[in-house]
Amino acid sequence: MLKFAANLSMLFTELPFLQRFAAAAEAGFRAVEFLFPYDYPAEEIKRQLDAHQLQLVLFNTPPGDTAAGEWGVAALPGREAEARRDIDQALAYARALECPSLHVMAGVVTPALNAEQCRETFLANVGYAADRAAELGVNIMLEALSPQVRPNYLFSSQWQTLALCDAVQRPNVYVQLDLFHAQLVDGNLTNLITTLNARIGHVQIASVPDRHEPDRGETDYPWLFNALREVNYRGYIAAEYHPANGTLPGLGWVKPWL
Ligand SMILES: O=C(O)[C@@H](O)C(=O)CO
Ligand SMILES: [Mg+2]
Repeated sequence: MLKFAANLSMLFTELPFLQRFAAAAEAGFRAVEFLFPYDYPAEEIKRQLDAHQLQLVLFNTPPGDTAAGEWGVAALPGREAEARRDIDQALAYARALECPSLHVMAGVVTPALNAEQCRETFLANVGYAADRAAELGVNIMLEALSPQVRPNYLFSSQWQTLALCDAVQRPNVYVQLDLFHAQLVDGNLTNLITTLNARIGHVQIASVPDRHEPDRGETDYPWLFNALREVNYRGYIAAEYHPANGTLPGLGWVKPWL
């Protein structure tokens, strides 16, 4: 049975963040994810999860200075101490929120940076994260981001994600397969699912190219859900899209799965 989660950074944004948990549960979701919890004490988020019997399944390490165009610091040479403080902080939240997976964000490689050095820095920081996370039973996710959404992010292809997972040599580091980015960059999604298979730790979905509900656009999600079922995928599939006309009217696609 496939399991679905609502991304509360993109869905239910009609409501303030802490009210989105109730709305997701009311809509039938039993699991949620979001980008960042850091504006709120962990206890406040935990209260929402418990009150609405929701499982938190994923969130991200802090993004760095977003106003300056940063999107993660784990791949930025010279920022190792900050990256590791961020990882420690994220893992403290993961523990408090009983969240099984943490996405370690790499960062944008500006022209002033050396890409190979960024990759090495990322691998070292992911190794650090994986070792700390293993003590808590948490898995680390690495996510390729398409240049259309995040230009010059350290990696954009699922094959680069797989190579990074291989290179870090830790059993608790997985591919976070966002099928929206994957279609934009790699295509051939059925092959990606069957080849990556056991290396897939988390899946996210949205229509392509508009990043709306996964019931439109160029990707056939019922087909891909079936492909995930056939490889015995046991993780979550998170709805990470911008609703085209409000969250609730667009949830028809997920109703049969909740
Ligand atoms: O696809 C995305 O944008 C997100 O999953 C994310 O974590 C960071 O950009
Ligand atoms: Mg994503």
